[in-house]
Amino acid sequence: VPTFPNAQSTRDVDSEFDYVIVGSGAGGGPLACRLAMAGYKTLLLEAGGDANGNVNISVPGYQAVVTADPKLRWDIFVNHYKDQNRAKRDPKYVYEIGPYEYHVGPNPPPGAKDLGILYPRGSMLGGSVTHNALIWIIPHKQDFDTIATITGDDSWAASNMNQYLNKVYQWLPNMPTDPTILLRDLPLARHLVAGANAVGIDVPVLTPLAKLSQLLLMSPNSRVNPARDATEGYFQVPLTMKLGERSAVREFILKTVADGHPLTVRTNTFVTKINFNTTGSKPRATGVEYMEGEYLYKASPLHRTNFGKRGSAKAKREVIVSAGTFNTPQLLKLSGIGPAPELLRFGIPIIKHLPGVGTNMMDRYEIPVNVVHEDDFSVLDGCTFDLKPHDLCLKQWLDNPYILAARGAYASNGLAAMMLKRSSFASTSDIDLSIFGGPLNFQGYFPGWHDFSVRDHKHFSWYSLKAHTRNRAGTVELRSADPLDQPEINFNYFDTGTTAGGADQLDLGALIQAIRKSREALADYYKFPILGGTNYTEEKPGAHVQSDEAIGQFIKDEAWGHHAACSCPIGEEGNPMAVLDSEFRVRGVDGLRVVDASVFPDIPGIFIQSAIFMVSEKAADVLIREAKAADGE
Ligand SMILES: Cc1cc2nc3c(=O)[nH]c(=O)nc-3n(C[C@H](O)[C@H](O)[C@H](O)COP(=O)(O)OP(=O)(O)OC[C@H]3O[C@@H](n4cnc5c(N)ncnc54)[C@H](O)[C@@H]3O)c2cc1C
Repeated sequence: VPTFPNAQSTRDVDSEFDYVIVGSGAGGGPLACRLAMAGYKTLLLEAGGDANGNVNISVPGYQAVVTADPKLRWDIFVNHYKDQNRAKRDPKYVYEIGPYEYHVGPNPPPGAKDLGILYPRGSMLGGSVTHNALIWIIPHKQDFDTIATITGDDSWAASNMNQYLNKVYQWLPNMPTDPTILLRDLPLARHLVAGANAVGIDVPVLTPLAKLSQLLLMSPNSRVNPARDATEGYFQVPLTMKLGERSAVREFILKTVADGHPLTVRTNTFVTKINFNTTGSKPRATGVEYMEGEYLYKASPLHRTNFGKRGSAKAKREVIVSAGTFNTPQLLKLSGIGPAPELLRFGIPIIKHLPGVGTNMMDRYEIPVNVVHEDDFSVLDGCTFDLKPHDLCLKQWLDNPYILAARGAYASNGLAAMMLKRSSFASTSDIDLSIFGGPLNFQGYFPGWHDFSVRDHKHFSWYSLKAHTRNRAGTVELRSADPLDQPEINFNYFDTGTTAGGADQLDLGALIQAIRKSREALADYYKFPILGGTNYTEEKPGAHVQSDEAIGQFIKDEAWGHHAACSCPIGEEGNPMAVLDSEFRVRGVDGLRVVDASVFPDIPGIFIQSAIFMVSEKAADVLIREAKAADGE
């Protein structure tokens, strides 16, 4: 595991920087690196630790295990529906039965407290990127063209944003699972072949593997196919890894520090407030206040104390908040920027009434079809997913650092191939469904999901992800003025959210089609008996769930998300709900920007990290250009 060079020694440095960035994830990490590489003294403050020496972050096969690591995770609980009786229809609904002790599902013990649905977040160097599922799919052109149209700022046009993808590729490796790892398990290959067949690819019944090998070479990230965004088909799943080891934002930060650029990283540092100078005509952000200490945020299962060592840092040029979709609006509000009535309710002095902070939140919906076989998938033989000496797959992964194919199952996140589809409910000609499959029993997030999903090796699932969702009714509101409390997060799913123009029904309709397509792929498994393997039984939604109405109810009850975005949206001049201008500036104040998943007016693409990385690169460009102009360069 790459290690952070002497994190402690960076602490005793002077406290004035050109830029102070809060949060080292997809938004803050690359930006901090680029500013430092351009010679600006940059301070990156990260609430989580550096994850030094923690193998969980590096092994792609541990993508579920790492989200459960108490040192790295924040347990955020959200409402899919405000009505708790409705929310409790989801078997993943969580109750608190003691400090950081949970009951999942119906029949909680007496005295159990309602919590909601677990929404995993990573708190560590590299943010949620260091514990995500590694899937790397580049955005659709519409994601950026829309921002250009809304704001009139042509620099957001997809044709211009392309340069930022080039910059991301300077530090971000990506590669798919080595096909030979998958093809060794013929019943698994049989499911993957069936997926291709279900999207209309002609797979020869007697020689399916040759065709599958070809298909697994197809990248969904073509930059030469002009119709790529609308291209349906069957593709490999590219992962943010290098030779089977996770490598992304954290590694970029480590390299930038190691190369001697003026980047100071303070981990275990939780920012509690942005400071402003209010003597001028416009408030100006001057720096931040923070507390130093491990696990200070109460969402950390290792939280024990509310008292960290207090400190502050000054920004000569700007403060940039990159704390993520939930924490960025929380920090803005705690610092006096947000809807005035909400701030007044908590006695927070108002710096700027900005009603859009913590509104407009969007997410994707994800839903599985899970089946169970009579036998194990052999690709997982010896994999115990628990970091113990008996985990033979970990041993294989550790013993073969230089040959991807030899690293075995853990050199994959387990999700080997994806169908890309355009549902008949899509709002544009772009595809709006990604359906990916693997030998897992993942049914969404709840405490213990990491263990549940790999407890046996007999399950296979297709997961459908709805891209370009229409619901923008999510909110992030303060629960208290205590910066260590998690905010109140309501997604307001389906009919309780955006319904104009039948938006909720259109999204639901697309997901019903996705479930039917997944079932078609599962049925096609039986067309390829030549590959061996046993019969399966559908567990979720279950064979009895057949009508559109029944499938729709299953989706409304059990869908989940993990790409929350858009809670501090960029918007046009004159739009009172716009939080940012097209150059990431928080409207109505100076010296303060937001750069993370919360900036999007509409949720981008299919998988979100690529769009955030590009935005981070763009923000660096904007800031460096402005700084040079200000310095007369
Ligand atoms: C389980 C999971 C799997 C995912 N899989 C994929 C995938 O396969 N592909 C994909 O494209 N996307 C995936 N995502 C989504 C993607 O990783 C996130 O959307 C992305 O990381 C968000 O970037 P961000 O910069 O907004 O926030 P984050 O990456 O979450 O970073 C925010 C950082 O800010 C820090 N922070 C917060 N508040 C403070 C504070 N007050 N002071 C100091 N620091 C603070 C946090 O500790 C955190 O490190 C996944 C997400 C999850 C949770």
